[in-house]
Amino acid sequence: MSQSQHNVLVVLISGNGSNLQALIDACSSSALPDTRITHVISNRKAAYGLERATKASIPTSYHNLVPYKRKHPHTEEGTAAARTEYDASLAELILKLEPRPSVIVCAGWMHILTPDFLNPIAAAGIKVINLHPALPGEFAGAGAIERAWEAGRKEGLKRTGVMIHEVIAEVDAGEAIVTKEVELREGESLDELENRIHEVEHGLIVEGTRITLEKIKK
Ligand SMILES: Nc1nc2c(c(=O)[nH]1)N[C@@H](CN(C=O)c1ccc(C(=O)N[C@@H](CCC(=O)O)C(=O)O)cc1)CN2
Ligand SMILES: NCC(=O)N[C@@H]1O[C@H](COP(=O)([O-])[O-])[C@@H](O)[C@H]1O
Repeated sequence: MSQSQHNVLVVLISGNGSNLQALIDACSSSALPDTRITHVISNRKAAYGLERATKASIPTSYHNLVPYKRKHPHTEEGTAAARTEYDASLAELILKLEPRPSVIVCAGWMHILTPDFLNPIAAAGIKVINLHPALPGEFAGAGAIERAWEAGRKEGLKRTGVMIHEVIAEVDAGEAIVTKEVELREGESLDELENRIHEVEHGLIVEGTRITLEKIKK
């Protein structure tokens, strides 16, 4: 199959990149056939996921918010202006890539994307999906695993979960593509729960990406 016939992904990361690794591995297997990751972007320089991408010969970019914040006063308006410029610049970076991606996967991407990113990307017909370690309508935002663990200990919550969802302006509120429940176990440590959830994530991010690619082809 020629390169131009492949499904093209761009992956956004901020950290270890274990979910990126799951996608890299899946592209080399029947799990994500005819699919390749053409670029990995991190908002954190020290993200180990950048090393994972380089080891897999995938081009990377480091796109950091600080230089944009330095150009504006440290006020609410200044921060908003910096985020607008940062997000617009991120969209520009992706839209210049050749070939363009059909899907952008947020895989531990710890930056809230504004319409200054989402609108130009949607206008180009590119889907944005996100991995979130919670079920629809629960524990939106950062720190979801710990918040679910606390709810298990203090409120008797019996289960949490993982979802892959479409990214909209409202954080973690986009339509769920695929979800999987994860039981909460009495007396389990946060680390043990995190490890079980990460295992679920590594499978679900591949399944959610595959489903999204299949939807685009229909
Ligand atoms: N517009 C959207 N942007 C993002 C979504 C989304 O659904 N809509 N999902 C997130 C990922 N995410 C949870 O899944 C998430 C990541 C980060 C944060 C957050 O509070 N970030 C802070 C900065 C935190 C940091 O830098 O350590 C922020 O952006 O101010 C909330 C939710 C990806 N983006
Ligand atoms: N709100 C999004 C969120 O909290 N994502 C979390 O970031 C981690 C990234 O791990 P990784 O860098 O090893 O893929 C994931 O495990 C996921 O729980």
